[in-house]
Parts: sequence; structure tokens; C-alpha cells
Amino acid sequence: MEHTELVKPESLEDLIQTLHKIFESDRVNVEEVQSIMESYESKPHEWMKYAKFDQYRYTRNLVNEGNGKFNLMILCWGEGHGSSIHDHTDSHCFLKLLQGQLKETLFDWPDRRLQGGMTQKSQRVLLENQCAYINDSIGLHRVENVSHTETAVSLHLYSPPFQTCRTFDQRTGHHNTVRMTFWSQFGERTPYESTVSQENN
Ligand SMILES: N[C@@H](CS(=O)O)C(=O)O
Ligand SMILES: [Fe+2]
Repeated sequence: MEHTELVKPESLEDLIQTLHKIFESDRVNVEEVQSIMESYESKPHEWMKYAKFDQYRYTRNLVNEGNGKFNLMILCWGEGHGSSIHDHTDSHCFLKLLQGQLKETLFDWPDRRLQGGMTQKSQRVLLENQCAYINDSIGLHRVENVSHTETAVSLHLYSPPFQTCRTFDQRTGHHNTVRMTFWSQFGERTPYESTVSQENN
């Protein structure tokens, strides 16, 4: 497998360039992407223009479309904001903390035959600059900013890009397919009509 030389990105721009190079190859090396994302040291002035918050839910802000190979986005979590339990539509999901902390709770896929609630598998707190990874074979997760006083900002890479995911009811294990939308794209607020059905948060 081809390997891009691993050098610490000096800026978010630099990280984006390196990611473009890595994803030119048809096979994704998960460890390589994870470690390059982790080695970027978050500097707020580099990502500030993408960090747009909503009072009620976490927001998804598109940063880069990765030549069609990946979507890179910044998620902004107000105090107490969290996601539903959800899958990642057969994509790779990398999640790096740019600011604050997030709690990630992992779940197994519900067993259709058992018609019961979903029990959590594990839980961890992600700290600033850490990069986590999940895909559908690892399981499902819920992500929350449990702080009542601090916001959180995270950088997500999804490959291949996807527009819908499945959300799960913890009590019954039943799922719904929901569209995922962007609160802003390339630093500009998305026009109102295209954001009405944001339902994962
Ligand atoms: N996968 C979620 C965010 S997460 O942190 O679980 C999303 O893209 O909206
Ligand atoms: Fe997720």
C-alpha cells in the first residue's frame, strides 16, 4: 500500500492538503488518518470562521469536500447538546476535538429478534486534540457535550461522504433514517429552506 510521509500539519490548511494526498489512494489507512488528524494542534483562529453555533442543537459546518472522497466538517456543541444514537452509513468516521470535551457512548447494534432496549457497551471522554474513530462494524454511538459551562468544537472526517444516517431509540431499538444537513458551508450560513430537516441532534 502506498504511504504518504507523516509530517505534523502546521495549520488546518496544511492538514486539509495532507488529507487530500492521503485520499488520492483508493484504500484508506485508518491509523494513518487518525494519527495525522491527532497531530494537528488546534488553533482557534484557523477554524473560527467555520464555528457557528445554534442555541438548541449541535451544528454541522462543512469545511472541505475532499475531491468527492471525504467530507470534512466542524461540529459546534453548545452546553448540554448531544446527538441521538446513530450509525455512520458504512463510512469511516474520524472525530477530533478542537475545543472542550465530548463524551462518547458506544452501543451494539440492536438485535431485531430481542425487541428490547439498547444497553451501552462503553463510554469515554474525548479530550482536546484527541482523534477517535468509529464505523458500523465497531457499533453505534451517542456523542454529548455534558458540560453546563463550556462549549465544544470537533472536526469530523467522513469517507465516503454521506447525507443520511439511521438514528435509534435506546428504549426500543427501533430506527429511523434521517437526513443530515449543514448549518453552514465553507463559512457561509446555509439558506433556510435546505436546513429544515436536521434531525440527528
Ligand atoms: N456523526 C454525527 C456526529 S457525532 O459526533 O456522532 C454527525 O455527523 O452529525
Ligand atoms: Fe457520529
